[in-house]
Amino acid sequence: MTTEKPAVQRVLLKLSGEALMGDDAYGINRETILRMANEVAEVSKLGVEVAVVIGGGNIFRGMAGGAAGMDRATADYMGMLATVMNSLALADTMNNIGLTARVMSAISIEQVVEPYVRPKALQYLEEGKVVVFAAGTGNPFFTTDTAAALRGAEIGAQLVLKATKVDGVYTADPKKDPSATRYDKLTFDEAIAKNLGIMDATAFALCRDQKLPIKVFSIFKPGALKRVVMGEDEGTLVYI
Ligand SMILES: Nc1ncnc2c1ncn2[C@@H]1O[C@H](COP(=O)(O)OP(=O)(O)OP(=O)(O)O)[C@@H](O)[C@H]1O
Ligand SMILES: O=c1ccn([C@@H]2O[C@H](COP(=O)(O)O)[C@@H](O)[C@H]2O)c(=O)[nH]1
Repeated sequence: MTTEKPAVQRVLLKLSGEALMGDDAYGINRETILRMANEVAEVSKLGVEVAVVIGGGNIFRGMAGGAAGMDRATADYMGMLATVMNSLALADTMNNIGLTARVMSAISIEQVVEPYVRPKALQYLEEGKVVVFAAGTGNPFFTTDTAAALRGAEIGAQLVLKATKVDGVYTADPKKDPSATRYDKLTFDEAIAKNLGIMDATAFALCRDQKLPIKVFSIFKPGALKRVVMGEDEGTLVYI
């Protein structure tokens, strides 16, 4: 019999869209998405209620479309649709491995997925289903990090978990500055004042105002998600 007891009861997990590519040039790598689904299953089986927001960087990023001469809002809607595709793929993979996952979209595409309705999302979570929030906030000029902060606050999550390509928050982008060092923890005010690019300032500010802490950790490290929900030392905590 296991005596393991999670440190949190309900979490909002933000999964990197870009990481979904695995070693491929773009799109969804089968092995990678299966590994992500299995990690979620592991914590769901511990009784933790899990809601997920997945990015769209493996398919489309609005900034890039904007930079290439597209109307920014149009490019952002394309980015939101990319997150719908990733959400459908993730939920399908989860359902295949025995979880029950539901996708809810912030933009209306009812033939494809049900719309986001907060009480329904809460009901699913209470029933032990994994809820995947698709299409970000439903508004251009935002990101899925902000969607994670927003939905996390709405569902009363105790923690936002940002599973990303680096193992925490650094003094500078570690992919560009090899001398950057990792924080064990830092406050929202520090993260915003130092303009640390791991998340956008809107997401940080929303979490700060709602007193919703964020854990940043590596999506590539096996077992890291479970370690975080068990309250073990992993990644970086951003707190008020
Ligand atoms: N101070 C910093 N500490 C850590 N990473 C940073 C920092 N500044 C910038 N980064 C970069 O931010 C990236 C993660 O943020 P980003 O939102 O782009 O990715 P993601 O959330 O993993 O992807 P997606 O948007 O596709 O979901 C890291 O891969 C890292 O290179
Ligand atoms: O609320 C939102 C969320 C996302 N977008 C657009 O989608 C892409 C992909 O999301 P990432 O967070 O970068 O993975 C993003 O670049 C935006 O173009 C949005 O407009 N609104």
